[in-house]
Amino acid sequence: MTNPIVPIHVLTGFLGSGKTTVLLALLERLKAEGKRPAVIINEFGDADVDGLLVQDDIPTESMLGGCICCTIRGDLSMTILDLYERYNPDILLIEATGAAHPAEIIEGVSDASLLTRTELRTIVNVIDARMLLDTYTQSTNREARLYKSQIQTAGWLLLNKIDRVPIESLPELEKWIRQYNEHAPLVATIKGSEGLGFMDSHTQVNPGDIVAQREGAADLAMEEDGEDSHSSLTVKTYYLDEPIDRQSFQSACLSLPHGLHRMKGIVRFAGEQGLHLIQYAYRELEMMPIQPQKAVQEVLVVIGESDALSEANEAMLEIIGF
Ligand SMILES: Nc1nc2c(ncn2[C@@H]2O[C@H](COP(=O)(O)OP(=O)(O)OP(=O)(O)O)[C@@H](O)[C@H]2O)c(=O)[nH]1
Repeated sequence: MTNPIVPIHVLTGFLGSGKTTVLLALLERLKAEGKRPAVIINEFGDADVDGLLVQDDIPTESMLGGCICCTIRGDLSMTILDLYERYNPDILLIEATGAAHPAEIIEGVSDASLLTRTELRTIVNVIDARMLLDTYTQSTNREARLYKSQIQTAGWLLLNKIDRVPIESLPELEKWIRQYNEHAPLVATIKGSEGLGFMDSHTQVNPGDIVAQREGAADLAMEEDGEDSHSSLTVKTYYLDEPIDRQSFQSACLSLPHGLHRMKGIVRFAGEQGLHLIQYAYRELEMMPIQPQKAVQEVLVVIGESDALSEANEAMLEIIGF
């Protein structure tokens, strides 16, 4: 008997927009339905922070240190095949990095070696409503070009973090999004609590559309300065040997440069028990106690424009005690 074709759903969205949060909500739902999902998480940095949040009984592959849309694209189809053969999942969820161009990922997912085994069902784009509200008028900046191309390629749009914007701004945001994607269902949500209905979709992504989308996305990504919209993003990883001071960390986070888009990691605070998960996304800091089931390296990963990372480096070194 041949195995049924495994549907693939890809989560895209700018750095910190809420992809992992939506992924975890999806996994809860799938678990409740008795499904056997497998997960691929692609991290721009070389520390596996998101992978730690996925429950141990879910087969998860973390692809670190590059973007599956470019530097490690060739590895994607092999990783999918490996998960397919080892775990026989009935659904596969892929979380792209926040800097990924979805059209390039589609190519990896549609590799000939996967044709009889998997089927790309949905590209879901998670949009940070707060960030969009603050930046949608600056349509020429690089980040805006990247998230326009992500919106354009999506088959399902989640306008996330609506708790962070005034309710009356939603129609204006939706109107802006509709300029780039008229047809995909658009659902406003908080922490991915709504709008997971794409899981029930039975429509396969049409490879013919991909080419057109890819050209459109490339135009947006390369327009004006001729530079790829994520070529300026840099990642830096700080490995921590000692606990850090909570107060100085919090106050340093308040004055991080604007171009530092994302920080995440696992730290131990001086004088306190246990570990904390650090999430800094679009100027909002979250620190959550965690109890990982395996040994973890204490680490802080920062992602942003290279000049912002250089600017923040001194503050970061001070925090970690160098
Ligand atoms: N206020 C608010 N915060 C949210 C919401 N969804 C996610 N967050 C927070 O936003 C931060 C980033 O969320 P993630 O789910 O890790 O974002 P991501 O897109 O996976 O991040 P990267 O993989 O680094 O690009 C975390 O602190 C989340 O708790 C939301 O709807 N409202």
